Amino acid sequence: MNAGTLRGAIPLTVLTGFLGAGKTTLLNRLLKEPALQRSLVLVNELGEIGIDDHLLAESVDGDVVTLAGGCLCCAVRSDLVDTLADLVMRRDEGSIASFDRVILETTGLADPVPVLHALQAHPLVQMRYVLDGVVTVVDAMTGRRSLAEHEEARRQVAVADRIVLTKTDMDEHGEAGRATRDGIRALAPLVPVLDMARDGASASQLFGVAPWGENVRASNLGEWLGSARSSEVPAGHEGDIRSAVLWSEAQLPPQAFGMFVDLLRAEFGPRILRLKGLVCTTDDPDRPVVIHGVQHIFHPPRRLPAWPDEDRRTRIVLIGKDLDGEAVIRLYEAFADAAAMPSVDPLLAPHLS
Ligand SMILES: Nc1nc2c(ncn2[C@@H]2O[C@H](COP(=O)(O)OP(=O)(O)OP(=O)(O)O)[C@@H](O)[C@H]2O)c(=O)[nH]1
Repeated sequence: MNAGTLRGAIPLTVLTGFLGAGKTTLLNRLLKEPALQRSLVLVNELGEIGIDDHLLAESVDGDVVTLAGGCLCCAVRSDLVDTLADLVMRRDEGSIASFDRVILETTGLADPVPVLHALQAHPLVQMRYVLDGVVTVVDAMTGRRSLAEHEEARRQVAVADRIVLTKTDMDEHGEAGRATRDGIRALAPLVPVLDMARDGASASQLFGVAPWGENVRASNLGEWLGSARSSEVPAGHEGDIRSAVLWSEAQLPPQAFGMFVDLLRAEFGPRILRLKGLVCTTDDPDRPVVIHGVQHIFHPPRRLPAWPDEDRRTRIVLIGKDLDGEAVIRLYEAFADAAAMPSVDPLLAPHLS
């Protein structure tokens, strides 16, 4: 979403998770919290009737809008962005109650990637909403199996900013939960995993995590990117979805950084489910540049006020389908190496590797 138009943008959280994982249960708990009193919930139900104005007006009064007629990731995608655009216009006019946050609950079979894509592609939606994050609910008891068997489940975990593990109260010996955590780690190595029974999964743990808000806190950034600070985080895979983490001490000149991002999009874009990173550039090493991409659509790079912690290395988390993370890491290193050679123009870097 456009970083230049964030003032007053409404945070939007995508709540996803496989069939029966516990999305609605979590949502109902969250909506009791005072912090979420002015939230608007969009629910995508399979097989319901489509939205009409009457339904929309009625539903908005109850703060829940049902998006219907198909799965959000395919049939309802245009309904979603049109609805979001319409809602914000009505909010501005005062014809519906004001809301200061949107929570979008997907169906269990939704692939969240096209949803994120659609949110970034619509001009008004891009201007008035800001993706606060993807919260993915995973059933501790059945999660391992769902991840092994269902691409949608893998993609839901792969793009998450926060994962909530449910039903650990049913996991007597902890074995199912451990196996599910292993599956999650392989896909989303840095993403915080909250155990609903133990950690609570409150609004403050799940919302306000994106680094593009107006009053971004340094601690948010670390959380957004992932809790682990070690460079020992292993790359992993589950099925054909792979994760890789790049850590580098090398700083990129701004020009080389721009070219790195362009090449990344062009070469690897279709295979990137999600990419998040902080990059150290030579012109302002104290203020990292945040990059965020869903497939080939990248959020305009934004310079942050500070690093989230004392570690100033570039770090990029990459999750993709059939994505060669090592190749991306080599690409970054090629730019960094070329930039470090005083006689070589960074523009030539791609031709050197
Ligand atoms: N024991 C236990 N049951 C849970 C927990 N979370 C959810 N459930 C139960 O799991 C079932 C499914 O929960 P929902 O919240 O409807 O799951 P959902 O992800 O919204 O389901 P769909 O919309 O059908 O995909 C319900 O019977 C819940 O009561 C949990 O942490 N522990």
